[in-house]
Parts: sequence; C-alpha cells; structure tokens
Amino acid sequence: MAEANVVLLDFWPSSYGMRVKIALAEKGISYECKQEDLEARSSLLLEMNPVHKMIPVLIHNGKPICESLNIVQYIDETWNHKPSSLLPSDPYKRSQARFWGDYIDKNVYNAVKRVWTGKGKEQEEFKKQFIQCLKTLEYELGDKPYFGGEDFGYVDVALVPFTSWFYTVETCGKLSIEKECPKLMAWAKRCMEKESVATPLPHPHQIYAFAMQYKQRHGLE
Ligand SMILES: N[C@@H](CCC(=O)N[C@@H](CS)C(=O)NCC(=O)O)C(=O)O
Repeated sequence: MAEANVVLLDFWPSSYGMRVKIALAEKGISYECKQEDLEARSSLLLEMNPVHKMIPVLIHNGKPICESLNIVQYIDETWNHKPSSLLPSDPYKRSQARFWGDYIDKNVYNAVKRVWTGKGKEQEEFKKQFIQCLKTLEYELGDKPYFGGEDFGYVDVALVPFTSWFYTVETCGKLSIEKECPKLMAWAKRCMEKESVATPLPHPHQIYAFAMQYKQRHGLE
C-alpha cells in the first residue's frame, strides 16, 4: 500500500528505529526512510522531536509521533484495517503486552550496551545481569511460539530488534546466548523467518562493525 505521507527519521543501527520498520512492514505500509546523523541532527529532527531530539520519529501527514513503542501503537491503531493487530484487543492482555514492552525498554538496551562496552570484573557482572534479564523474558515466553501466543505481536516487535546486537554481545562478552537461553534463541530464529523482521534488521556483522567503530571513537577498547 503506498503511503506517500509517511516518513521515518531513523539511524540504521538503532533497535528503536527497527521496531518502527517492523511494525510498518507488518502493516504493509510503504514510507520514506531518512537517515539521521546523531552527531549533527537535521533541523527536521529538531523540529519534529524538540523534547528528546532522538530518533525514531514517524511523520504522518506532516505530524510527528515520537518514542518507538508509542509509534508502534500508533501504527497499530492507524492501520487497524489490516488483518493482524499487533496489540491484543482484550484489555487485560493489552495491559500485559504493554507491561513487557515497558520491561524491555527499562532493561534490555542498557543490559546489551553494558556487556559490549564493558571490561574486566565489571563486564562479568554486566553479563550476569544481561543473562538474568533474558531469562526473565524467556520465562515469560514459556512454550508459546510468540510472546502474545500463536501470532507475532507487540512484545515481539519490542524485543526482536535487540537480537541483531546479540552477535556483538557474544563476541565482546565471550558468552553464548544460545547456551543460556535456548528457547529465547529459538523464538528469535522464528521471528527472523518473517520477512517483516528479516528485511529491516541489519546483518549482525554490520552491527558489530558499527560497535567496534563506536568503541574506537569513544576510547572504550
Ligand atoms: N525511548 C526512545 C529511545 C530512542 C533512542 O534512544 N534513540 C537514540 C538512538 S538509538 C538516539 O536518538 N540518541 C540520540 C542521543 O541520545 O543523542 C524510544 O523508544 O524511541
């Protein structure tokens, strides 16, 4: 479906931006993707997200929507004629999906970044926290194919982008996520079989190369 009035302000390695791209792909919405330089933000980004000055921003009919999970919900509600809804219709189940989205927001990004940027004893501690966080998510997943049950949905969209960083985490942290959380990794592979996930997610080696450059620039080696 052509939606010429949909623009995404993005930064390709960002897991938050990937969430939006997956949600748009799930709904079959075409859009223009503009890459931002976060060290020299465009005037459009500053105008569209004056509060946080962060990507992603979805611009729909000239109006900005900020914060990735807020954007995913907006996409779900705006293109609700699509057969698959990302959030469940039942209010209790919706509350649970939002709870896990919030858990992911509060824990996963930091857990991932601390391992790949960490060093020595501190990194060992961060590795434990990272695995603990993944085990909590794996427990919630249980034996279901996706977090919401039979269908790919909101919590999957919230979490799956971070898996593109797992190779970087494993290489820098010298750990095997597969060994620690086999069910979660099986879920990640299941998600990757979907075109709406596989296409927007960068190759893990591209993320690794970006992470190495980042560490070099910030004296973290
Ligand atoms: N809570 C925000 C987080 C977005 C975020 O952290 N964006 C990063 C890129 S991954 C950013 O724009 N950083 C710019 C900066 O912090 O200066 C969301 O969910 O959209």
